[in-house]
Amino acid sequence: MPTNKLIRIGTRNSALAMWQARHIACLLEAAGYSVEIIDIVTIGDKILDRSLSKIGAKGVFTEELETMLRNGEIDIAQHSAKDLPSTLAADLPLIAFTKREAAHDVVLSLNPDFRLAVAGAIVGTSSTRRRAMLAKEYSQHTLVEMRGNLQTRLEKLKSGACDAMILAYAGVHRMGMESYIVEHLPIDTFTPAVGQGSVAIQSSSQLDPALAIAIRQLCNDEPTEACLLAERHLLAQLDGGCSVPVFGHAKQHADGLHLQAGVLGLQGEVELKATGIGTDPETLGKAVAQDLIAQGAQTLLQDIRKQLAS
Ligand SMILES: NCc1[nH]cc(CCC(=O)O)c1CC(=O)O
Repeated sequence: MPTNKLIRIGTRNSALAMWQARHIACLLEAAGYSVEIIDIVTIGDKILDRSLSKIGAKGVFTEELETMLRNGEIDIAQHSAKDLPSTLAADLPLIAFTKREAAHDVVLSLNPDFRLAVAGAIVGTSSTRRRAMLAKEYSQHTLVEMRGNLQTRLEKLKSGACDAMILAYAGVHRMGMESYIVEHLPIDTFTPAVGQGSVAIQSSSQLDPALAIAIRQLCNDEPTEACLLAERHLLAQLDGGCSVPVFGHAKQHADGLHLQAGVLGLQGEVELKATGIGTDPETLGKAVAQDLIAQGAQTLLQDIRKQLAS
């Protein structure tokens, strides 16, 4: 039963984040709640001249919102699930994951005939995962850094900074940029980052528990949640994050959750892969992580972190 209480949603202020915050607001307003969106510029949005892996610290997009959640300045925060660190403070739990958008990556170009499989070109990407996958699958390309919000990146593409760039379909779709998509990359070879395509809602420590339950009922998608929990347990077990080339994607099938995951060397020179099927997300995520660890994932990730830091 909606109370008259206003729900304050904290968010980054990029166009994508604002779209996501409005999406959550719509879900809540449809049930009769009043909603206020409070937007902030995070460190991750301010530092655009360095790649995320160099900024280093986990949670460059989430820390300030967490402080606001703790101070009770906002009731909930919305985050791209992909941008969240694998472990969060216990007093600020995730209470919902929205229904996942198609989770795959896409290639954008002004040239409709551009394909990754053809001759070498300049390809823009900012993620270590995408760089490593490109180096492994399509080593003919020259890779350039592409930071900034999706609009900035599209402007860079238009100004000729690269011939093509790789982004998550989810963000491209939400921003209405589909007309620039020239290729949809398969999940099996270009496996997305953990959490890609879903929006997570993090709760203030001061949120009324009854309201938290109501928000969860309105916004959470259970199949998505099971997948995201499996992926996030995998990442936590590997001590990964969005700045290392770890991939993980779960999907609900008739016989249970299927999880495929792996770790790549920065230049795609090594690839560790593992898959698993299960019903309990935590058990599945940890089992697939253990398989990767048995193959040497922790040593590989330690090397990667050293290389990224230097
Ligand atoms: N790190 C930036 C980021 N965080 C979430 C998305 C896309 C939306 C989503 O995955 O839900 C993007 C852009 C991208 O990787 O292309």
